[in-house]
Amino acid sequence: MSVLTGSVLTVDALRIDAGAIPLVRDVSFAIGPGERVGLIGESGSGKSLTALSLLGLLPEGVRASGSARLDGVPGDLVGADERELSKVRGKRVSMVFQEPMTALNPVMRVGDQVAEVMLLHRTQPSRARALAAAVDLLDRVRLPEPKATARAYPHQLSGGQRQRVMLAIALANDPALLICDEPTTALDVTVQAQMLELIVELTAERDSALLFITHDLAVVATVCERVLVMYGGRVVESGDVYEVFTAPRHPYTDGLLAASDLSAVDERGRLRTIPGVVPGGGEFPDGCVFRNRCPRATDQCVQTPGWTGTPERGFACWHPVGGGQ
Ligand SMILES: Nc1ncnc2c1ncn2[C@@H]1O[C@H](COP(=O)(O)OP(=O)(O)OP(=O)(O)O)[C@@H](O)[C@H]1O
Repeated sequence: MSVLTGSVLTVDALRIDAGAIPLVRDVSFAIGPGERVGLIGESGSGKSLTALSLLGLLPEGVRASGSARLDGVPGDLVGADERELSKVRGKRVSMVFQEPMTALNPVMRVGDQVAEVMLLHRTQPSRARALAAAVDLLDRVRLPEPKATARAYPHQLSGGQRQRVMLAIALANDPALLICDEPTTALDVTVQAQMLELIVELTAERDSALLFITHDLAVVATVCERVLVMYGGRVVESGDVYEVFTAPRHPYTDGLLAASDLSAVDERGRLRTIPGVVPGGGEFPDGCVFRNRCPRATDQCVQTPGWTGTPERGFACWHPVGGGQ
């Protein structure tokens, strides 16, 4: 069991079964405040079920046991009743799914949907204040003309815009933990990069921790600090992204890296796995547009705009080398 003191989320010996069929076994991990953790693994390895169990959203006939504690929530999330879970979902923990159309209400204006989650948890005192806060949030997720967009219905927005609305809903109550399950898979590459930037920026602003499920190792390398690798319903490896991706200990992780075509080195002998990582050093990718936008920059960071990290750990640009648009 790995438990960090002061963790936002502590999962211990989680198991998930569909009747007599074991789907997830002995999953234990912890996430610290504001920490960004990637959850990777092949299709069917149990990533989504692990996430859904934290929100009490497992499918019919699928049951979780073990323990999952979330900071600020008195009881255990595993085994909590619907009444308890509905107080937590959308407030202490939120989730962004791959397909926003299935998560948004098609017959409700998007501004009302953002306002609704604040009214539900009484984080805004009135509908008027919640609507004003919703417009601000739509602006923060960089939707054009947020006042007009607030009055739109989901079908009037593009896929990328709908996903921004989902992010606004998920972050409306400043959750301690945001879970993203393949949030950018359905988006084209440019929109995907903008969405990832927003997720990192807005979670960092709120000090929300992030559990990011993806098949895309490059996304993990650019977004996350730590990674958990699932295989056959278990976590087989975990650790610092740079360490796991450069020196995987488990043969499955090794295979995953090889299969992802990310283990190749570039012309400068650097791993493509972590675009732009320069351990202990700093060098700009040409044309990077993220200058001066690092949301996690601290006094310890060498102020190398567009990069996150510390001199000890090196710097990870969220953008592929030379990938400025
Ligand atoms: N309702 C269900 N009943 C029985 N088995 C299920 C159910 N839902 C999922 N499973 C099984 O549980 C396992 C884990 O599923 P899960 O969706 O968590 O995988 P995943 O790692 O998220 O995969 P993907 O990357 O494809 O989304 C799979 O073998 C899946 O077939």
